[in-house]
Amino acid sequence: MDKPSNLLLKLSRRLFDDTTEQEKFIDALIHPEPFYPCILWCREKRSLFKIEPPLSWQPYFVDRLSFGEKPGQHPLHNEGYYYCLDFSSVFAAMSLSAVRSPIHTIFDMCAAPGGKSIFAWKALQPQLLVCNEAIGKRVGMLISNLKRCRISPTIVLSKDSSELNQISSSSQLVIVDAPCSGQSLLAKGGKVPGCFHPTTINKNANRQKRIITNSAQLVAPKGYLTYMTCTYSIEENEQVCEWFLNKFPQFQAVEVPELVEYQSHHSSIPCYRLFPQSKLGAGAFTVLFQNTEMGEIENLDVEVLQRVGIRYQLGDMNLITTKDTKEEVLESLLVRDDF
Ligand SMILES: C[S@@+](CC[C@H](N)C(=O)[O-])C[C@H]1O[C@@H](n2cnc3c(N)ncnc32)[C@H](O)[C@@H]1O
Repeated sequence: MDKPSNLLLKLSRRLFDDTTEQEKFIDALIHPEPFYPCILWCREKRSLFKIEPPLSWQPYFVDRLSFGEKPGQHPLHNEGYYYCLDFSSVFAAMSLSAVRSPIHTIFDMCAAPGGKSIFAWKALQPQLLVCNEAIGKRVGMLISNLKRCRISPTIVLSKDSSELNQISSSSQLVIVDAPCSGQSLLAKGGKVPGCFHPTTINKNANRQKRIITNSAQLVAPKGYLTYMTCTYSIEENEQVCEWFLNKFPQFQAVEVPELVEYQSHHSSIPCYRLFPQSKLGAGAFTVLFQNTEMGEIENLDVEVLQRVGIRYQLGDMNLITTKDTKEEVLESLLVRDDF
């Protein structure tokens, strides 16, 4: 792309008051440049690659690698030592750094290929991770990644979010990494026809509202819901959050201290954006909500999951109990303190 479309110009003016920032944003999309490769260590870290200095908020289990490193080709990749993901995904998943309760069950509503699930599993060490992927043909790669990285105990489902209402409000964390118009793919050199068109954006925003509504039903009392996208449009990000808080007043947005410098200027609620001109990643939006309702946490009944239709299961399901036994607060779990 050599010239920005009128729709892209319009979006840049809505996103940034400052003309220099508008130009930098447009330039990042029409002249994409590579971002550092990034890996998430699922097992103990090894010195295999040349790495870039970590950012202050970068989790200890994430490395940004120098240009030229090809982690996907190393034999330890096949052995599941690490998972390759975009740094934008790390940014989005950092909303989990503000999760303060012990987490028994994590439910990832839009899980394939698995990056946020694996991040959450590593960061929060739940007793059960349930990964759902609505699109059948994407389930294979999700299972293959979970298997390769030995993420356990895990259950994989493949249902539309509307079919999960038999499951009680039993997850302390629900992740909604929503399908979106995918505008940030342009910053990675991809082609996404129509991604700035209002029809595309509205269609996605409506789907996001439907998915987040169905997901809210699964959140346990005092539990969390994180919402994220890899797109820039305000309708799919801040406006979905504002709509959600209006519809579900029992939820409140939680501040994420690690991301405070990335606060979105398009909402007064704490929500965070990474833009491609930062050179860190193609772009992401993230927010963390907490359910303020009190009450008993219902058991996530594995038999209900079986009725829904388990596609894959790894690990000892006997480990799954109703009671939270972890006393410790997960303070500073994510951010390394050794540099
Ligand atoms: C942004 S991607 C998720 C990426 C994943 N969380 C990760 O970190 O690897 C969004 C996912 O939502 C799925 N999806 C598409 N339509 C959906 C729907 N109606 N309900 C739920 N998920 C849907 C897509 O197939 C895609 O896998």
